[in-house]
Amino acid sequence: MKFTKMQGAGNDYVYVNCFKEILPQDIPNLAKQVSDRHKGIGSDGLILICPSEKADAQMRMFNADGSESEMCGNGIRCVAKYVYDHGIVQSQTLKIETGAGILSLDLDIIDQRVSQVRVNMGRPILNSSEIPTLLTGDPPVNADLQVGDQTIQVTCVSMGNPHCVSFVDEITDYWVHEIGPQVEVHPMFPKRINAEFIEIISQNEMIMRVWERGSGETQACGTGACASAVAGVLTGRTERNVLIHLPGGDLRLEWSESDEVFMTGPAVEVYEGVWTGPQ
Ligand SMILES: N[C@H](CCC[C@H](N)C(=O)O)C(=O)O
Repeated sequence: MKFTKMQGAGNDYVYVNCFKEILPQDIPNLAKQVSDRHKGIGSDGLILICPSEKADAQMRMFNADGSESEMCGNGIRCVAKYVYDHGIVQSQTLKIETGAGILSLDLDIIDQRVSQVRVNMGRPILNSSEIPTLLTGDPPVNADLQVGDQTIQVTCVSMGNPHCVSFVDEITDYWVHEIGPQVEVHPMFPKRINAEFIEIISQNEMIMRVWERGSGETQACGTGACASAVAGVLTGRTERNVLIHLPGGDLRLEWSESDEVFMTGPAVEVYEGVWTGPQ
């Protein structure tokens, strides 16, 4: 099976062109195998680029643990880059079908290759039952969450996939590696959840690290950045336009007055290869 390794702000996935490749039946197991950074290709997960009857292409995204997610922000930018650079679609504006609906993207082209992508990520989902969370509030804003012997304050938002945002004075490994895994599987989140930790620099700038549902700490999380931008506004900490610094790079976010979230960031092709199966 041919694949392409791509990354957006360091959030790296194995991409398979399902316009051409035939996949094995058990895709969750394939995602686990290819994601293994010692016995596989090594990635945060697997992303399938498929034909669509409703859009230019369809994206299906699987985390490193094999679980399928509704949406992937860094992933959709790379899908757009792939379909343009590989001649599947020649337009600089694309529509991609996802588990969060059909999203529109604008491509920046340099030397006939996509460099940056601006995604209309759609409206944030703020109804607690749709996030989903058992915490009160539509959405929960600065809500108390009991994590072990700690009570932390969280703001929950969905971008089609669920996010739990905590604003902290300093983002340490304690937050990301101790608190993050407990938040991911907390009973207040029936579908598990991605856990973002934010340090505010100004009303227009944040630092973020993330413990992702199904993949652990990643270098960046596009939907998490969107959720954090929304949470910043909901908690009165930031304005609607923010620059977010993640370990793997920067993303520009805007939650517009028309209630749509726009994310701009990089998309990079690293290499192509052939997967011959688990060794
Ligand atoms: N782990 C996420 C999916 C990947 C999201 C992230 N990598 C992004 O760029 O949005 C979830 O299970 O909801």
